[in-house]
Amino acid sequence: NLPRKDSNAVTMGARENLCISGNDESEGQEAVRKIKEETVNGKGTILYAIVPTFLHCDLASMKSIRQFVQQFRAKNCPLHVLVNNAGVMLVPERKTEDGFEEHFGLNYLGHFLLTNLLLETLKQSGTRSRNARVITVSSATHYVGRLHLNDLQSRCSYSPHGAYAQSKLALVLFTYRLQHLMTADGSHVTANVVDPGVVNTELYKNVCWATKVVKWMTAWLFFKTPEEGASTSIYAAVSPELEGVGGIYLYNEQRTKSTDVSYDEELQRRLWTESCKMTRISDVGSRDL
Ligand SMILES: NC(=O)c1ccc[n+]([C@@H]2O[C@H](COP(=O)([O-])OP(=O)(O)OC[C@H]3O[C@@H](n4cnc5c(N)ncnc54)[C@H](O)[C@@H]3O)[C@@H](O)[C@H]2O)c1
Repeated sequence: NLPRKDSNAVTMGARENLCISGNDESEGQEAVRKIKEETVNGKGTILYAIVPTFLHCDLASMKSIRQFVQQFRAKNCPLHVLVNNAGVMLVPERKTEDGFEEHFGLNYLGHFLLTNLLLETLKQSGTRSRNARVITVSSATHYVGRLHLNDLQSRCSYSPHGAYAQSKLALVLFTYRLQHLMTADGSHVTANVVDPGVVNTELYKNVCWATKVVKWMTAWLFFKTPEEGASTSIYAAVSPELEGVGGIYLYNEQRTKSTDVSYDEELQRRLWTESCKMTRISDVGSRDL
């Protein structure tokens, strides 16, 4: 539910900027067009003071992530909510531009680097009464995930399911570590992780044909629509109940327990340190080693 603004408020400058980013320019511009359409009525009156823009960012490329952050920072906008949503599932064994296994590199390391590069902006934007929020989209698949700290790139043995599950478990560990660091730092930034449920989207384009047939026949019954799938992320991003609340896993807008191993603080710390090395950033958490 977007806050409805009257047109005076809009002309007075009470606008919220919404930056949509992704590696698919046409998909992003289409999202911008739809949001503009929904925020303006038939007479051209602005109903919601949202200004959407699209900025290119390929999460499978550290160079692209760095360029995106530079462009974003150049706008001099505050950043109150960052939603780490992008993902791929069950892709064949292949590497990102930087040589990382694609699930781990894109789903996890891409968001790890993006969040870290935006951390100063988030810290500057959050206040005691309005914390900046980092929302990261994981999956119930993380419950079957195993983190192979000695083989994060799945070089020893590759399975698309295993690689996807590992990337989603890494995102949960990352969120809890980030919250720990933000609390230790006294920053007004919270980090939460979300499971959207089973949603009828393009994510399933790499599943086998038999699964595609089953999905096609049962999606109307068992799958959420993309709008329903987005609801927990939106809840985490804007709900007043979650003001100042961080380090939780949410499913169906409810606080839920993630897998036991995700609460292992030593594992969270080791993954963070390893991720800093892989993305070549300084380890903000190294002080409490
Ligand atoms: N659909 C489900 O049932 C389900 C279940 C659990 C978790 N999830 C998670 O929800 C999130 C959204 O997935 P979805 O279901 O909407 O799938 P989707 O395929 O419709 O959306 C994935 C998005 O990621 C973007 N993306 C892919 N590669 C990218 C790259 N290199 N750089 C930048 N952006 C890139 C795509 O453009 C797309 O917008 C994912 O993280 C996924 O793992 C989905």
